[in-house]
Amino acid sequence: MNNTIKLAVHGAAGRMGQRVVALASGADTVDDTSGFTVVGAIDHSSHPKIGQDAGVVAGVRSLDVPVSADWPEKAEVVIDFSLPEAFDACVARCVSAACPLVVATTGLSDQQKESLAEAAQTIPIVWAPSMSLAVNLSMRMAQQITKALRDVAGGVDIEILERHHRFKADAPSGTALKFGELIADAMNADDPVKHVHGREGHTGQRSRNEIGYHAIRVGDNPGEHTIVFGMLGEKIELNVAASNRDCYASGALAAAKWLMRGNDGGPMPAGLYNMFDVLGMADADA
Ligand SMILES: NC(=O)c1ccc[n+]([C@@H]2O[C@H](COP(=O)([O-])OP(=O)(O)OC[C@H]3O[C@@H](n4cnc5c(N)ncnc54)[C@H](O)[C@@H]3O)[C@@H](O)[C@H]2O)c1
Ligand SMILES: O=C(O)C1=N[C@H](C(=O)O)CCC1
Repeated sequence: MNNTIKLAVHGAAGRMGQRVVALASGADTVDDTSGFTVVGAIDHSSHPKIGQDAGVVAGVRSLDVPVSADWPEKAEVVIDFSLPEAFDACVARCVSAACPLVVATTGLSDQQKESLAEAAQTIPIVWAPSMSLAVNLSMRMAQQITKALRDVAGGVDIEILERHHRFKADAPSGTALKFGELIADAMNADDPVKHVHGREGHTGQRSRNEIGYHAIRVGDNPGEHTIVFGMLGEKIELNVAASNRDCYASGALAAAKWLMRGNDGGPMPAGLYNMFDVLGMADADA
């Protein structure tokens, strides 16, 4: 009996969608079984790959699943790596089909984040700007470093540098913003933390309760974040970098599996989860 998880990929012809399709079809596993069967490969109706086999588009093998603008009936879980413009319809479809959802798309508006929370009242959703294990571990480390240094004599200046490929549409990255949110919480400052995006001109001295963000777009970089903790006389730089996109694709598949099988074999109830939940780091002493 085939008890693999029936997966639909939203944004299937994109850079990330292709890697999810490839890994879900067993391209990188020793025994060719990832635990998933790709049953849907959804993309925009105007995409030039519409109608082509999703496995072939992903560079693996024929899956007998065309890239299509239509949603499959039989998907048990959906992974979304698309665009904010495509997001609303994806969430609405998953809610109406009572289908668990992994949201990896970044650059969502505040209103879209609210509708995600609302949808999570009826279906289980994992939402994270980075599905990478190394990035999520680094986020926990950044929180710990911030707590250790926040009262250091002379103060600590925290700046977030991110580098991505030239095709990336949103800036700063969703991951950089998440690092900033977690670090701001850990700063536990009396005054609200200021989030400063780049600097130019006569900016004056840096204030103590700000976090700086710098978005670099270069070549084909699949994603790199450096958190600088600058003190008087010394500094720490926490650097986490992807060598390719498979860290995100395999993380998204782990999240989809977790939604279906949970920690004890049963499906997760409705709720909004993140990669800390999936990776068992939700209760880490951050
Ligand atoms: N969370 C993570 O770990 C992570 C990692 C990498 C990328 N991302 C994010 O994932 C998103 C996609 O990244 P990418 O590099 O694959 O981008 P991409 O542009 O290569 O792919 C996006 C795909 O979505 C498709 N699309 C557009 N409109 C659509 C619609 N209405 N319905 C269905 N599909 C539609 C596009 O045609 C394209 O194929 C971005 O927001 C990126 O920031 C997140
Ligand atoms: O390639 C992208 O686009 C990526 N986006 C994510 C973000 O915005 O944080 C994660 C890394 C890759």
